[in-house]
Amino acid sequence: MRLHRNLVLAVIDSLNYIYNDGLYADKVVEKTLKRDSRWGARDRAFIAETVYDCVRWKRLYNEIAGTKNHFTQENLWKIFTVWATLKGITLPDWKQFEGTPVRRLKGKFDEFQSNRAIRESIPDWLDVLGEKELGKQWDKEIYALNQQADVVLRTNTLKTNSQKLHKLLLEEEIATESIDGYPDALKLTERKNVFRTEAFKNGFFEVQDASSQLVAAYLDVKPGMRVVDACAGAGGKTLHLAALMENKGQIIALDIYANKLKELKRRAKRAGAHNIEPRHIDSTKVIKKLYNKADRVLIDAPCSGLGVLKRNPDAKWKLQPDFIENIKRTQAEILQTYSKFLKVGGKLVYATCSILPSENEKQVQNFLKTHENFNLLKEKKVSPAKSGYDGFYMALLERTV
Ligand SMILES: C[S@@+](CC[C@H](N)C(=O)[O-])C[C@H]1O[C@@H](n2cnc3c(N)ncnc32)[C@H](O)[C@@H]1O
Repeated sequence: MRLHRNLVLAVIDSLNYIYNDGLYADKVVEKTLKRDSRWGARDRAFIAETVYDCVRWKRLYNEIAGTKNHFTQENLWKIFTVWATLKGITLPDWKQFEGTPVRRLKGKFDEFQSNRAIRESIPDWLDVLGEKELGKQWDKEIYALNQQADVVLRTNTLKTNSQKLHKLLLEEEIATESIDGYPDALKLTERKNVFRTEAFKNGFFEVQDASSQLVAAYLDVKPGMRVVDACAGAGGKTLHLAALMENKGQIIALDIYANKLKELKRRAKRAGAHNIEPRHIDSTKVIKKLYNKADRVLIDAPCSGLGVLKRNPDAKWKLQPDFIENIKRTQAEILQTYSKFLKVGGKLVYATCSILPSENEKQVQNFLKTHENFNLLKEKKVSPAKSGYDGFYMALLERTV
């Protein structure tokens, strides 16, 4: 691979925004890619993938480069040099690469393989927590969470089916394949920008990881039911519920952030989902009105997001132990309160995109201890290491009395 100066400069600028100003990697990459309309698909892929690599492997590269977490312009070049060296790229004779100790950098990489926190490029506290919660399995999970995520689509069955969508996308030069065990999923065989396709604009699919596609299906919804999606956000699962319910019945989509629900409305329009009613939780009245009213409740709870590090590698550096402790309290409260939405005989799914038992099965076990009128029907832990997709947890509960 030959390095092009303007593309490398775009990478260095992006890293400066992410490492030094704390901006989100996806937002920075999106903005950087708009900088030069002459860049082709390969140039854009180079910028996006290199920036994501440098975010994913920030600690490892920082240790190899000896930059001591000081991300000056000169040190950002050193980080980039580590990336290029480990990729086996021949360095051009630019002044920033003068005197690069290629063999020493490779030697340091080998040296750090015995230290998991550095090798997997995570903070020490996270490595300790992961091992405490998952034991030996943590090794495999954190390795899997450092692999690049596949791009997976969920066919919008309100408008099409996966065979038709596969053909339509091929006409737009996007090749996909189906995934065993995930009926509506199509996986891209090569990374492409799917948001520009006519198929997307027409609402024929959403981008949604395969594991995430299991959640709405777990709730056992039927057309005509009244369903509360209690933490709907921008509606990834809400739209799936609408499709499973064939647009019949009612989905009340709640969230504490009005702007997320606004985005949900936009997406629902594109998807042709007509049975969704977004309600902003701006007072306890909104909540109390729904007690004993729902056939089904989905709690896609706020969580650490440790199951989706593949697609959000900068979360490694944004997450703090305090945040995880607080979010666990919120999860317990949410489960207590929103379970009251259920009618007798109704069912509830509690789900997270975390792999930590303390956010998952332990929350459900604690809830069941104080709620004798609920039964656990089944639960599923989706391991990134075993599935190859995001980490998720889901439990199906039933209100008996
Ligand atoms: C995991 S995200 C939901 C993702 C969404 N269901 C989807 O599939 O796209 C959790 C959501 O819970 C919301 N949330 C946080 N605290 C909440 C609360 N007390 N009540 C309701 N929603 C809450 C957050 O704003 C966030 O949108």
